Amino acid sequence: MPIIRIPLIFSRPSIIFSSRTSSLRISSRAIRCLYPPKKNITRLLSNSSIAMSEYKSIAATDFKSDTVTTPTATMLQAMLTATHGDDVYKEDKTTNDLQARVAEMCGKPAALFVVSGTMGNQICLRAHLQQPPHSILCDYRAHVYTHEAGGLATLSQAMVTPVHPRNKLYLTVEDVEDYLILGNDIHTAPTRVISLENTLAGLVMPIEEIAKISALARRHGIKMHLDGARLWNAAAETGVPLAEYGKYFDTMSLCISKGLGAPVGTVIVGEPDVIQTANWFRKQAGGGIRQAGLLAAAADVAITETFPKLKQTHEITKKLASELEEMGLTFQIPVETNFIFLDLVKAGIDPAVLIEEGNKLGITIVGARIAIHYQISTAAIEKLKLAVKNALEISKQRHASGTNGVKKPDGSLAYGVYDKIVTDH
Ligand SMILES: Cc1ncc(COP(=O)(O)O)c(C=O)c1O
Ligand SMILES: C[C@@H](O)[C@H](N)C(=O)O
Repeated sequence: MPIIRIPLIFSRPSIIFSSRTSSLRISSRAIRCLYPPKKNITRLLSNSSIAMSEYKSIAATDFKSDTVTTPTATMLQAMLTATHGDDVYKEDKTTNDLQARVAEMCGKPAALFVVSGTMGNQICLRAHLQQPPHSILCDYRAHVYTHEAGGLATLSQAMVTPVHPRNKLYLTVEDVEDYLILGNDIHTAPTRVISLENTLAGLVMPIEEIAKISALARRHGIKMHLDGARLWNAAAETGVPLAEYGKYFDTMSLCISKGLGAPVGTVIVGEPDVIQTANWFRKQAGGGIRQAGLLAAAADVAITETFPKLKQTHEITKKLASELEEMGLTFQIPVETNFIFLDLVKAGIDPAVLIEEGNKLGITIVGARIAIHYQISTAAIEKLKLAVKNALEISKQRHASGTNGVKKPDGSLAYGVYDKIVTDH
């Protein structure tokens, strides 16, 4: 297996990367020319090596979210050879190349690399809006509405129309049509953007429904935005290309820092004018990035390396779900990609017990939502099943003695914040 030797400043190799042992050695000589020789830094880094395997183990046992995935050795290696242009002036080749790649994948003419999915969504939505009063229609569980710190109210001064899908899974064109605010009645805040999310809580939104909603929006001159934090998962699961989804949206925001495993980053895509406006709001929010190439390089590797692995992640998730079903568990919503939402109420499991049983086994569970990602180890999955088994046992014993969980006035069991609403977050 090759050992990559990178001369940093001198002709002698200063940074040595071994893909055989997945380790990175930075010679103290190289460090000394980069950092003032401080006793603790030199000692610490004199023979520094980042043992990627230990570092990777952090994510291997963490079912909290797919946002916990950690950079791989190849991502770190790519960062070492990224260009160092100033992205505020659009001078960074690595960043520009990543943007062009994702724009082309999505069938859009322009793209912008941003530091988070929240920023991607909020600046896209703001860029579509002009003068209030205006509103955004979305699913009541949408991340842009439930988990982006009220950005629609502050950045966009927008009202939100949160819609409950009749099928309890995804919005249909009938759901949307019933709640669109049209016309210029001075009592209202007309709908200016329909914001969809795919996947949402791991559920895939059928492209046929997206097409109908898009046609409805276009008939009324309403913009379409997609929170595509996990559009990669939807594409991997359905085989529908990203560019096919792109036909139905004015903007899309795709996270590379979730299931794909990049350390940082989201790419938004759309027409040049709206991306330019979004770039303006990115700068206004302090999101202009100087040497973005370091992050873009890792993101580029993540797309190449991990996008092809997502389907396997979904198969692992569905296998786990069927094994949990055999144990008597049921789910709040179907398991379609990389999330399992346990119905703890039906199982009579107090989430605090499940979390505790996970901790005892050295895995991180945060409640009813179980997130699977490509860095989860098979050992951790076995431990998860054991934690659920133990929690079931304990909860049955507690039920028998009438001490299980905190009862609500209606006698049902109280649950933690992670179980209150079914969300993708
Ligand atoms: C569907 C969805 N959209 C957007 C985001 C926001 O991404 P970030 O956490 O990078 O701001 C998340 C969560 O990470 C998410 O689950
Ligand atoms: C916490 C939330 O913002 C994130 N989307 C998650 O899935 O974990």
